[in-house]
Amino acid sequence: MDRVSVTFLSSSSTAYLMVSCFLLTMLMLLPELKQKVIVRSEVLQALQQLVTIVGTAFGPKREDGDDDEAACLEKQAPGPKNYPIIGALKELNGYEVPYQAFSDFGERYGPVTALRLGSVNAIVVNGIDNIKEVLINKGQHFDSRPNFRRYQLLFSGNKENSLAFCDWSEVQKARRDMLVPHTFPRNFSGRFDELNTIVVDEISQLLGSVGQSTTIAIKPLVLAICANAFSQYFGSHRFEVEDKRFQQLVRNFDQIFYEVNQGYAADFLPFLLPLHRQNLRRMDRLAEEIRAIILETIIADRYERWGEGSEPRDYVDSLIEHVKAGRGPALEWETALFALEDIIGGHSAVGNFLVKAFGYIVQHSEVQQRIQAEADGVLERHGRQVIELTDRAEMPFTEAVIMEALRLIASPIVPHVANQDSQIGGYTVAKDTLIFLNNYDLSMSPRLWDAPESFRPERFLQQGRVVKPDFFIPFGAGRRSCMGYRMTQLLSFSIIANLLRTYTISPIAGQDYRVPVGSLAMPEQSYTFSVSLRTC
Ligand code: HEM
Repeated sequence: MDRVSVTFLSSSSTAYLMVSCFLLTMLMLLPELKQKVIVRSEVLQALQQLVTIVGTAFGPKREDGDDDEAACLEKQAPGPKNYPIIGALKELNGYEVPYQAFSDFGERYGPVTALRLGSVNAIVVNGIDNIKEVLINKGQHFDSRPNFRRYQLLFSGNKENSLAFCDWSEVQKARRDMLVPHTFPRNFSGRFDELNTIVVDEISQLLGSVGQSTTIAIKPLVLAICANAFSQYFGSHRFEVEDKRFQQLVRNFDQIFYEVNQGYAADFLPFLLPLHRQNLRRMDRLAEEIRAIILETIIADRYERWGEGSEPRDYVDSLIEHVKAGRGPALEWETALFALEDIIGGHSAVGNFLVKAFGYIVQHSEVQQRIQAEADGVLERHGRQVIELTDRAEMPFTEAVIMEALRLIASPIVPHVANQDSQIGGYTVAKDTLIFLNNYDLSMSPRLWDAPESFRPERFLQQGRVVKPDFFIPFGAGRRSCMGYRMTQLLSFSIIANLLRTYTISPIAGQDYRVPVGSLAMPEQSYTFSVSLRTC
């Protein structure tokens, strides 16, 4: 028997503590447990891991007097009490959105709060100045991402395959640089015009299949528009909407998007991971199916056919060219394919966001009327039938609606991780500490916004222009900032404006249109609207 197990068995009070903690953890996690089928051998594994964790927590301490002395000189951030095994996880209990707990920490302990979540040391950062210190001023100290086992499993056993969950590296820098011309097309550039044509055509085709007065499920409609727009723009491939492979691609991406947007206690209590194994296997299968469809349709024989001196015409070409020309830093074709999947999968983010935005719009008929009036004005002035991306500047209210929906949804910034010892707000932060940046507070604090719970797009308007306060950062900031925010703004604008210039959407009696907050993801079954063709 090893030392850890002996320590565990020889101490009855430790055993008692362990059992209590285990029960407490299980109670906290009832909602998670309810959905899972527990396989006996997996429970055994979980218990073994628990024994190891308890042994580590109660085993003899390291001889580190020198380190302790140094630690006394450092300024440690205050925080809630940490219990064995669960740490301060129970502090997150009872909130609709965990980030609301982080705002309460700010009130109780100050803007920088230290706590342990299960086995993970974490810091919660409140306030725009401290958040900017992490994202911008000391961006290079905090550019890693969490090393949750779940992320490893979701990306073929290696989170470095993922654009959003990898740590910072030269490869990540190259992947970001390669994306910029594609995901941030400049106004009036060739790519901008191309995106405009693709989106407008896609909307027209899909709206053409909607009747004059009917009901529509909004999620499949907007996901299909976004998926085909992304596939054409990044990969020059349009799917027939009836194509079973297309439908599977959209469904699989959406399910994975939902999964990566969930937070699980198992991320902090790895011994619970076996409870998720079945689901993770399912995700793995969905990802494999996505890869097969993309290889068969978007890629086909493009990799083999690529010749030296060819001019890249889309993002797929840029990736192939980088790999084949052996540009530094070296990128394996396999890694490039993951980047492509991540970017094509970005359509799920836009689609899910739009479902929520339409959820707000359908509840506020006056907002819908103002968007329609703005669209009608533009079409009349330009003598056109469709809204173009260049019309954004003339439709500030519609832009403000998008901002207000982003604010209210308050989706979190992907957590960062300290890659070295550093400080935030004058407090010591050890290497490998997980950093939560509370942008929920920045979006929802009554100190920053009047009536923050209300949907009021005009709060983003000043003298007919869209004005965004500096502390409003729904897409993060700095070297790990969102690579898709311009695509989100452009597609959301085009889809909202063109759909509402054609149709009026209304709620169906008895349906629940409350919009879930704190995450971008919507469940598969979401809103159904009544739609009627506009006559003017
Ligand atoms: C409403 C839609 C979206 C929201 C609210 C959103 C928000 C965010 C946020 C908060 C981050 C983390 C920023 C940070 O850590 O500082 C992020 C990262 C990222 N987003 Fe988005 N995003 C959206 C749509 C998209 C789309 C459409 C794409 C792809 C075209 C995309 C691609 C990425 C990537 C690749 C990263 C990781 C960047 C990195 O870690 O280096 N996002 N996003």
